Amino acid sequence: MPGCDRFREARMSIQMLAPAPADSELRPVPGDPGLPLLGKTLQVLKDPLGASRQRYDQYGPVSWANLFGKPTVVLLGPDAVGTVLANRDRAFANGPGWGRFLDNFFYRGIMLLDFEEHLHHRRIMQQAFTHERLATYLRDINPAVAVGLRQWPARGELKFYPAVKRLTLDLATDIFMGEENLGARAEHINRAFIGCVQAGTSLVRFPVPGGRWRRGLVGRKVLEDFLKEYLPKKRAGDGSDLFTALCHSESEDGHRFSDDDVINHMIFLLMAAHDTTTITLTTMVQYLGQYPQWQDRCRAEVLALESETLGYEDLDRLPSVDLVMKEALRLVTPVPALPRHVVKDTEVLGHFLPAGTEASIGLHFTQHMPESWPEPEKFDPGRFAEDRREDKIHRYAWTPFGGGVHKCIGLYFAGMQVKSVLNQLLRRYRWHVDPAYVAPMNFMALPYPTDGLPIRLEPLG
Ligand code: HEM
Repeated sequence: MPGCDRFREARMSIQMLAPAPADSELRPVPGDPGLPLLGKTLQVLKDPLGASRQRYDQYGPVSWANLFGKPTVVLLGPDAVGTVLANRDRAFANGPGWGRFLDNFFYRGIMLLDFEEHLHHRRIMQQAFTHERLATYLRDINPAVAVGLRQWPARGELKFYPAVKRLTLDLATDIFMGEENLGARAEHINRAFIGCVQAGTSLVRFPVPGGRWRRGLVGRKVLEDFLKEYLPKKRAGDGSDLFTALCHSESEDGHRFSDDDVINHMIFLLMAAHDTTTITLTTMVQYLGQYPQWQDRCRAEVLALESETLGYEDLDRLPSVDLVMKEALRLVTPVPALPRHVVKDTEVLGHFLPAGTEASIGLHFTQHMPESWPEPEKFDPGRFAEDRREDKIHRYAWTPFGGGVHKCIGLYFAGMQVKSVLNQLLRRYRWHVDPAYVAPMNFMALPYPTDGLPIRLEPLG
């Protein structure tokens, strides 16, 4: 029977990552390395959900494969995800985990710091994300969104993804840099920044002329020089931008960022904020275009607000937009997996993970498991409504912003930006997406639709 043969073959190819200590009751991590050199990397990049499903069915929540050139333990499902994110025995480190992909370009960004040092920086950075600060950012975001949307056509076809990517990039430079009139330099800075982001997931990881890696290194230098030039002015000023906020942030115990810290954090924050928000808006707009009843619900909410300009207090008055955002973050998880490095022997769900191993926390798969989510591929924002709360099945079933000490510091900022854009889009347009459309997603870096998400705009009012 061919099915049985396949099963036998699969069992024969199982290898254990490392023997568990003899005096423990732990089990080794099962898995298989995959192809020589490439391991399972291409399979995972091509079809992350399918590859994870196969892995989970074959090995369960904790297994290993060669990924991006190293043996990597893959953690799937809310229990495994929760154990690593909570990191109770401090065995999982971010710096060497993310560092493999980002260190050359996002050196000493807060997400790449660990333990005491991370906590120290986080306490200072938190002061740039207080309610007062967020409210001032929102005041600047609204007019910047209006300026961006004025460049969009009044009606007809639009590729939404590149258009909103441009918009969020301009927003980032405005809100992060402040009122500086960068003129032609803005384009140069944006290109440098895009170079850094794309280099992080380059498969060729050395500076070939004209290659992505090299563009990333050049981009990093351009950004550093640019920020250094503005730093004295930002230290001395009292602007409402994030750059100024980082210059002045002070933890409760009186610590501030050094000049190098401010620059490293600025470059990292630009990256952390940009593509994540872009893909969230893209997913929301796709489904709102395919489900007009949800688009109408969201529009009715924004039209019921007192003012056309979204105020900070309005953020809690858009419950349908919240539901749609949660469902979009579930369906297309902007950061599908989080890398970690095991810094000391530890265990996850009874499996032994030796120090020195790489780990990958599967957020995207966990948010698509039929074991937790009824009809997981269906767009159904109501699953997050109070009377259903499907996410409550497990604390770590829905974790698009991560969890534990590294949980996204910008989650409210992201919500604000998403709502500011949607508030204005819903007032200006009705848009349509073919109900049968399935986005052709690329997962090489952060996920995005390769066709740019074509939508049809119809003016309102
Ligand atoms: C929908 C949008 C966003 C998503 C889905 C998202 C997702 C995430 C995730 C999953 C992490 C955890 C990484 C880890 O544990 O390894 C994270 C961390 C982080 N995010 Fe976000 N993010 C978003 C928007 C933003 C924005 C707008 C900002 C800043 C304005 C931001 C700043 C950060 C920072 C600084 C960290 C690192 C925190 C730390 O290590 O202490 N993010 N984000």
